[in-house]
Amino acid sequence: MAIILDVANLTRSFGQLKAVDGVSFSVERGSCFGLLGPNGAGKTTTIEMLEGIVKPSSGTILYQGSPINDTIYQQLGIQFQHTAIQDHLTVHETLKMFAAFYERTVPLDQLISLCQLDDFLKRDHRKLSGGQKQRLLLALALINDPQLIFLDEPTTGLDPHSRRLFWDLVNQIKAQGKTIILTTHYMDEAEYLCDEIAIMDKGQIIAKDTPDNLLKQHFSGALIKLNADALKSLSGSMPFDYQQVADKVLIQSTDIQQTLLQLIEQGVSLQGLQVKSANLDDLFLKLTGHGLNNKEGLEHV
Ligand SMILES: Nc1ncnc2c1ncn2[C@@H]1O[C@H](COP(=O)(O)OP(=O)(O)OP(=O)(O)O)[C@@H](O)[C@H]1O
Repeated sequence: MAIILDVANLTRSFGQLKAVDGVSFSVERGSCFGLLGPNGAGKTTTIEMLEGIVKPSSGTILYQGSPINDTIYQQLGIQFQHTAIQDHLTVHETLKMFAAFYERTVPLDQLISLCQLDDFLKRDHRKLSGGQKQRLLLALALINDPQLIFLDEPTTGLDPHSRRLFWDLVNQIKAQGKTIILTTHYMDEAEYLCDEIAIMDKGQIIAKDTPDNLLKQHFSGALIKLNADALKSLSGSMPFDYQQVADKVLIQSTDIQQTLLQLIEQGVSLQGLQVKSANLDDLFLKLTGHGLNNKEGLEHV
């Protein structure tokens, strides 16, 4: 498949801080590429460099084989924050105003239908629900018929139904052959939508592959989760490797029955025990020692 975006050794410093520190990746046309990481990992700074909004300190960004320039925004789809829309405008007025910024636009009727905006075209955009607002912002990002679309945490704060609706829309856009770069804090969203993901931490990419391959590379068998308190009743040392993150203990097991028997033999309480398949949340904990929201800290490995 053709590469639409090629990023090499991208770096951006703010004073002493290297917000983005030597990031390289390429994105295939027609795919959804996810950039994941905790607050402050450098995702927004990376995206803003790709959008031509922030200048890199060093590194190269090639869009369709050519370096990006100041007019790149004409070709990109950028989902802005709601605050970027002028007050008092209706949904329809907002669409018309944004259409005027571009040389080439998609017929508005098509966008209105795709993003399901028909029922509230005359409503002040500030009176929309969270899901409706995000669909309007998506329509604005698509208005110039871009091949590459940036969605920065598009479903944060939405209810489960609105998130699902938004995911369906993203898949419809992908089915048109468009490429999407998505940042999200939701691992289920990344697993559902992304063909490839890059996990960022402290300005660097620490893992990059398809969600399936990443899970296969880092986990074998099932994941057993125990309350850390359970270790208090341990007689002797744990008979296998484990990771303790905040109040949880994570054990990988290829033989669940055997592992549980060993835990019982060691006097470990199985109260609150969970057996599950590893997901991207678990991967993130394993790689960084902290959760995506930074609330969980690694205590012991
Ligand atoms: N204009 C700026 N001036 C100084 N520091 C900045 C600036 N922009 C970002 N930073 C710093 O760079 C680091 C990376 O920030 P960035 O917003 O890219 O992270 P992020 O992964 O997008 O986080 P979040 O998930 O919270 O949006 C942070 O420490 C941030 O405080």
